Amino acid sequence: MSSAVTAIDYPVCLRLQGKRVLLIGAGSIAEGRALQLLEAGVRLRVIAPAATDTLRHLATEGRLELVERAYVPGDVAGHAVVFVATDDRRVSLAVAEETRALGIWLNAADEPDLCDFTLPSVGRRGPITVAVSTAGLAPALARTLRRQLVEQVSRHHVRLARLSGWLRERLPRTPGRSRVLRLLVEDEFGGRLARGQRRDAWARLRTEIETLGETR
Ligand SMILES: C[C@@]1(CC(=O)O)c2cc3[nH]c(cc4nc(cc5[nH]c(cc(n2)[C@H]1CCC(=O)O)[C@@](C)(CC(=O)O)[C@@H]5CCC(=O)O)C(CC(=O)O)=C4CCC(=O)O)c(CCC(=O)O)c3CC(=O)O
Ligand SMILES: NC(=O)C1=CN([C@@H]2O[C@H](COP(=O)(O)OP(=O)(O)OC[C@H]3O[C@@H](n4cnc5c(N)ncnc54)[C@H](O)[C@@H]3O)[C@@H](O)[C@H]2O)C=CC1
Repeated sequence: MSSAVTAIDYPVCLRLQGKRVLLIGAGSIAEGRALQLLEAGVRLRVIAPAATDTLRHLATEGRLELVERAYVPGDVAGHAVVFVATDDRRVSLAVAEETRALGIWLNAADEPDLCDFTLPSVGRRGPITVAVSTAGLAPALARTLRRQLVEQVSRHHVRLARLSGWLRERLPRTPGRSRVLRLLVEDEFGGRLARGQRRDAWARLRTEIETLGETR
């Protein structure tokens, strides 16, 4: 494929909780998609003539709706986003025609050129997400890099993230707020805490917070 592409991909973190999501295909790739989508709290409908045992099981548990037949035009309507992962390229082409007509976003596992968005390799540590994309060039490399990067995220980082979230809900929105929150994750506090200098770290943070006035 010639590289007529000039634009780069724009990364986002979608909040899909409660949204209607359609997944066409129910094989091994679709199963991986479904598990991640359920973790994100979507209302999932899966359409395919044959499904993996896991997907069937999830359907009997009521975690998703399984429609056991081939895709037909009209299936896409009413969904926020659509994923297609079948072993038949023609299905992806037909689904893409429909999503485009309706302005609904599509991920096609077999056809990067049809994708409105692609999926990065994802690793998580608590609230922290590491995602690596290679712009469709090397998904296996994305996975290798993601594994390496997620190793860099320690329990200390997870604690800092949670503490930051807690403070952000409570600190007044004064000009010094950002300074305190930056200090929290930088060496002044975060570094001391990581080195076991708890007392020092907290004293430093408390002094900074006091300069902000009363917290809520
Ligand atoms: C464009 C994209 C569209 C999309 O799916 O969104 C796409 C497309 C395709 N992947 C293919 C193959 C493989 N995909 C993987 C693995 C992953 N693929 C994922 C994403 C993406 N794959 C998007 C771009 C991501 C990016 O930019 O980096 C990951 C990261 C995320 C996920 O899927 O959740 C997940 C790793 C998850 C993890 O474990 O961390 C492996 C490795 C393996 O399986 O061991 C192989 C075999 C090696 C190889 O072929 O390179 C094929 C050919 C299929 C065929 O030949 O039949 C196509 C179609 C094509 O390129 O034409
Ligand atoms: N993006 C990625 O990371 C990767 C993508 N792929 C691609 O993903 C696709 C799916 O792979 P697998 O899950 O391994 O295939 P699979 O053979 O396990 O499953 C195919 C599924 O598609 C369903 N299907 C077939 N025709 C259909 C139709 N007309 N309507 C609805 N559902 C239909 C089947 O019933 C089955 O559930 C392949 O095209 C493969 O090239 C493969 C590896 C990685």
